[in-house]
Amino acid sequence: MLVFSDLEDQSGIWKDTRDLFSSDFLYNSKDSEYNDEIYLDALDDIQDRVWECGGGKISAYGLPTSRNREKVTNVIRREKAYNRERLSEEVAEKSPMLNEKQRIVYDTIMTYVNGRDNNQVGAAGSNGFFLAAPGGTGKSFLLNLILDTVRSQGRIAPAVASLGIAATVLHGGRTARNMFKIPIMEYNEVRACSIKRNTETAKLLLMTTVLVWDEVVMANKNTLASLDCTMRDILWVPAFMGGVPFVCAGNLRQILPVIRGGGKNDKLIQCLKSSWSG
Ligand SMILES: Nc1ncnc2c1ncn2[C@@H]1O[C@H](COP(=O)(O)OP(=O)(O)OP(=O)(O)O)[C@@H](O)[C@H]1O
Repeated sequence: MLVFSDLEDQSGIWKDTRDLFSSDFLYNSKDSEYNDEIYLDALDDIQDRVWECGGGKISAYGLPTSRNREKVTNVIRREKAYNRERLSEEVAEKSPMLNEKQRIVYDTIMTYVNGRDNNQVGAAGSNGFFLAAPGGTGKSFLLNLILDTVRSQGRIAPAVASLGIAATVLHGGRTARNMFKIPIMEYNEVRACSIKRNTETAKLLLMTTVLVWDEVVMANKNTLASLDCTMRDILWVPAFMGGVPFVCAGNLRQILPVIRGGGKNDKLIQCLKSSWSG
């Protein structure tokens, strides 16, 4: 809204809503009340997002100046900023709530993730997990518990979803396109993501313990292929997603990818289920 809309009285809006904008940072901090540091964290986050969508300094839009940082979207800082104590409490509270099937999935994935050394391929079994289940059966609940568990151990677990609204349900979720700079591709085209070596995002992928993608069925299969070939390239490992444990979830009975001007066949061809091999 700051970049693309003509908002009036941005500084007034910030004053009225800054607690709402900063609530995640308060939750993840050791403080119990809002303070200037928490507001600065929120302003840094807003600044990162404004830069991501091509805007300038937020002070130019009438918001208070954020910290005087370089123009870097520091994805690693964001992924490491979780309050491990609070996450451990959350895991201790939510873990006993898993039902029998969720427990089997959680244990299988966590055993795989914990059983392999960070950033090394070699644990037995496939590193790809696909939770296919009807809506409302607790897929996101389970993904969030996996994310909280891994992050409470101080390890990195980026979480993405195919659409913005789905990303809001995931803890620390972002859209896959935004996180991995997945290019807009023609029908049946696969191009690598715009992630250069030595960038923050490339370093993040090298540090990743587990990668989570919710509502994956809504994504065109080319976007997953794009991420797959990028991960293989950046990690220099010729295995699926560069060997990084990849957990995705979706419901094949829900919304298939949208193909502009396409018919049912096109949707089925571009769906994850008729995906690539290798
Ligand atoms: N084991 C559980 N204990 C308590 N609540 C749960 C449990 N599993 C899921 N829920 C709750 O059930 C609701 C639906 O779960 P969730 O959103 O994870 O389902 P979903 O399979 O991801 O649905 P959709 O595919 O429609 O996104 C949520 O409110 C979630 O908190």
